[in-house]
Amino acid sequence: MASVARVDLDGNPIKPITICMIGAGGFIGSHLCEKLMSETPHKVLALDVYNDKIKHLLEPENAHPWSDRIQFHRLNIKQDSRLEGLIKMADLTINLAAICTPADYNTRPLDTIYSNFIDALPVVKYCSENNKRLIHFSTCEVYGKTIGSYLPKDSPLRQDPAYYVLKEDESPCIFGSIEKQRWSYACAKQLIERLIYAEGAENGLEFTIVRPFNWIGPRMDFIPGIDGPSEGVPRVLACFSNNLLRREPLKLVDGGQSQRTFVYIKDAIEAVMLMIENPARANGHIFNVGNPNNEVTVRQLGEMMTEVYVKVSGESKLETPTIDVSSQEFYGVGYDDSDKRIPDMTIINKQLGWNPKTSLWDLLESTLTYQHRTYAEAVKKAISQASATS
Ligand SMILES: NC(=O)c1ccc[n+]([C@@H]2O[C@H](COP(=O)([O-])OP(=O)(O)OC[C@H]3O[C@@H](n4cnc5c(N)ncnc54)[C@H](O)[C@@H]3O)[C@@H](O)[C@H]2O)c1
Ligand SMILES: O=c1ccn([C@@H]2O[C@H](COP(=O)(O)OP(=O)(O)O[C@H]3OC[C@@H](O)[C@H](O)[C@H]3O)[C@@H](O)[C@H]2O)c(=O)[nH]1
Repeated sequence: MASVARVDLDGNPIKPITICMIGAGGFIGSHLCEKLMSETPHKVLALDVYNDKIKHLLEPENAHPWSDRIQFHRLNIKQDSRLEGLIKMADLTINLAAICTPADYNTRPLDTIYSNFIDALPVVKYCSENNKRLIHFSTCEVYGKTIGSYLPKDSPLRQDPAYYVLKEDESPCIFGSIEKQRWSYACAKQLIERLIYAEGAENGLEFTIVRPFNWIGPRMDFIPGIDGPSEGVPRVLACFSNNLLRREPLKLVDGGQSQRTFVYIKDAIEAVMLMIENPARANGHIFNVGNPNNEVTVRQLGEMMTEVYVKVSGESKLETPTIDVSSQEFYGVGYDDSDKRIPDMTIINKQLGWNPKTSLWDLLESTLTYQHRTYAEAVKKAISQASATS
């Protein structure tokens, strides 16, 4: 590590702190731990039920210079009396723990609501009671659908950013009806945001709320049948990666017309680092973290991933690279979708001076290179074993 004193955005030296990171073994947590270990002097108490994605940081045989700065605690925050003690030991708590795959929202709505609201409650309470700072991970899904989606299809106002750009301090949260259980996740996240905000207003909790807009990169979710359940449905990056690895057509839900903006995990982690190290600028704020320049329809995402995969794997393109499936067939009853997600970047720009850098093509190239290197052999083996036994 460089011996030059590290300073915050206001030029003040950054003091080493201890961070209690809940959900540290997941996709975002693994990247955040990596960054904190390799580039800062901070300590991490890493809490999760799994640690496969951070094993490389924990193994003593690798003799990392940071081995005394990261400690893994295998625990489920639903039922573990150690939670409060760990929060008390830290200066800052970051809560990433959640069920956050859309395939679960309408099929396991109770687990989804408990995970995103009930299980997060003690974390907020312990932070508030012990005067500890909290960075809580919410989601861009709290915006739900855009105002524009309710306008007539041919309305010119649909092109007006006032009807679709999502602003932390102005945009409403627009969800579907209760039968559309897809919104169980967004609604639970919204309520925990409101609770945290109220703890700030009434009890002085120092908090920051993060709303990630489709962060993607290596280690996101799992490849079904390889490092996750064969019948499992991960988020779109892993679904499409799985299809590409297996040489199957990519499934476009309801024709792949929904739009998303994707941001590279490494860019997004820079934003989180700024929040961690600039509390005076981050406290009391809700931040969109996304890349408004990387907007595509899901169909375009599928086409681009297909092109990039051909390039990085050297394999040919399928004759039929995509197929359409109905959302009911793919996700079951009660699915609904966000139509479009453009994050407004004013607040994060003003408070933290953060901007994303990586283009969609570049982030897909590094991510699919990783997917190919990590999974191609295992997938081939699984396919040949399956055909031998059938
Ligand atoms: N990746 C994104 O683009 C994205 C977008 C919006 C919101 N988010 C939010 O960011 C957070 C992290 O997302 P991620 O993509 O890293 O997901 P992830 O599923 O990879 O990570 C979540 C981690 O939390 C752990 N966890 C869940 N319940 C737990 C419990 N009861 N006790 C202990 N650990 C538990 C899981 O084991 C997992 O390792 C979530 O709150 C999610 O809602 C992520
Ligand atoms: O195989 C697939 C998978 C997904 N999709 C579509 O791709 C789009 C994106 O799907 P994702 O699985 O990434 O999930 P979403 O973007 O809808 O929600 C995500 O966004 C914010 C986070 O809080 C969550 O991690 C998740 O809810 C959706 O329109 C979905 O219907 C496909 O067309 N085919």
